Amino acid sequence: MQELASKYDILKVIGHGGFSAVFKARSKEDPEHVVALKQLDFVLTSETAKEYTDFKNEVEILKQLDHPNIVKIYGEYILDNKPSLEMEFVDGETLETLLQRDGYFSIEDTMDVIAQMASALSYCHHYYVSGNMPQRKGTDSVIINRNAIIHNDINPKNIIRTKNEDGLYRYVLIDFGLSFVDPAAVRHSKKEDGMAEYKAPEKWRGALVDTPSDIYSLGVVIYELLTGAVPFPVKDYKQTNEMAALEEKHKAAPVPDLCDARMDAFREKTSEPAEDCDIPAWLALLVQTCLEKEPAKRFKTGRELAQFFYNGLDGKIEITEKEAPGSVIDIDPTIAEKKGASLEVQSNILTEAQQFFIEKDYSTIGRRNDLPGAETADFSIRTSDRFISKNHCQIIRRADAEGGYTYFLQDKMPSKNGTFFNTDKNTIRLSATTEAALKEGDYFWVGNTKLIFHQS
Ligand SMILES: Nc1ncnc2c1ncn2[C@@H]1O[C@H](COP(=O)(O)OP(=O)(O)OP(=O)(O)O)[C@@H](O)[C@H]1O
Repeated sequence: MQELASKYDILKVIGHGGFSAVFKARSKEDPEHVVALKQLDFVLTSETAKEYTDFKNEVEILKQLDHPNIVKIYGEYILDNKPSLEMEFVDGETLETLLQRDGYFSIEDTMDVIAQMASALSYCHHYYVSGNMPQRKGTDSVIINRNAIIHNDINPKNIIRTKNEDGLYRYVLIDFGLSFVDPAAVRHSKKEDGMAEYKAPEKWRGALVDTPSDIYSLGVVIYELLTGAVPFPVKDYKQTNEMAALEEKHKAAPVPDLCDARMDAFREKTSEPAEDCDIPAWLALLVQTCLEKEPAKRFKTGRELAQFFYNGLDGKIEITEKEAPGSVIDIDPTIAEKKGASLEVQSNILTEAQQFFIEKDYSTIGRRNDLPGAETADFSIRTSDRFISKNHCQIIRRADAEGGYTYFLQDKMPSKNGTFFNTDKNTIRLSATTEAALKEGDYFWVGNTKLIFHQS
């Protein structure tokens, strides 16, 4: 037991919440040693209380962690009869502050956060904890499970952005959900409610918390970075009906469309119409996978998340086909009577199977947009594939000498993501001026969607 004032000079009060105060402090022994000091608002009556010994054991483990994206824990003391953590002082702003200021993040900045947080979680989810450490059960706060370390409290308040000497941003995960900070007595308190929007379905269900619970919470943070709002927001934590609704949503409701939410945020911020959603399909799939209700369907650890992320960046994520290639759903009841050239859309998880008959000299092709007043292509494809523009390419029909027609494919203007003719997607794109003559069986890619041309 020591006096805080005998060990440190307080330079600044960084924050004072319901559970703790955080100070920027300088060690009296070593003035070079500037730290963040977190002092829990809990007066210890005994140094041998089980909660406190568990806390001490957990801090012992956290002290061993050494990763640039995880706050370095230096030690644990009892100062002024209160448990206190001495740690690296991270000079920067939390994601919460940045979101409040900027609304939402660019794709590049979001990817930077994902890469760094996936790395941090990969490290602690695969950290081998040896020895006889506390293994917890149920929904209780838990940082150690099956020899993995779980953060257990990922939210935008607990990620600080700082700048390295090289000018690059470093994101640092702080505030592991230590057992002592969340004893039964303070559950359902402000702290618990504050993280409810980030809380994984299995936590609501009272099931075992494990590494995928961190993945879910990080998924909520990524969703918020991309759209400026969590998928299931709460206005008033004190309203039990709101909390019950929130629980139901986390457990069962579909996640609101990420791209729609981003475009709403864009419109709100700029008062301009959002042209196209800029979230790559693989990134949308990454967020969707993080936010799966069943932990087994999520990335299991930070490492799996990182692997998917880098595969996505390298263009290696194939959007898998939902149905056998070539299956066509006829939605137009008159379709059987129609004749002439047509386009067949092959279904995949983003796009429905569809068929379109070419009945005009110029038929534009693009992504369907149901927003009022939105420009509609002649063939507006039902898809959530954001790599397809609303006005992507067109088919030109020209009368030939025999009284029939020949057909040509042309990219539009050029389109943002290109049209790829008789080739693998994302290989050789059509130039805007090329008119590619079409014959039966020719195919082309718009985004992740394959269209096949049929002469009759
Ligand atoms: N190592 C650190 N370096 C710099 N600032 C920190 C550090 N740890 C915490 N802070 C900042 O101190 C403030 C208070 O932190 P604390 O973790 O107590 O916040 P909280 O989440 O509101 O509290 P609680 O622990 O009750 O959840 C926050 O602004 C946080 O960003």
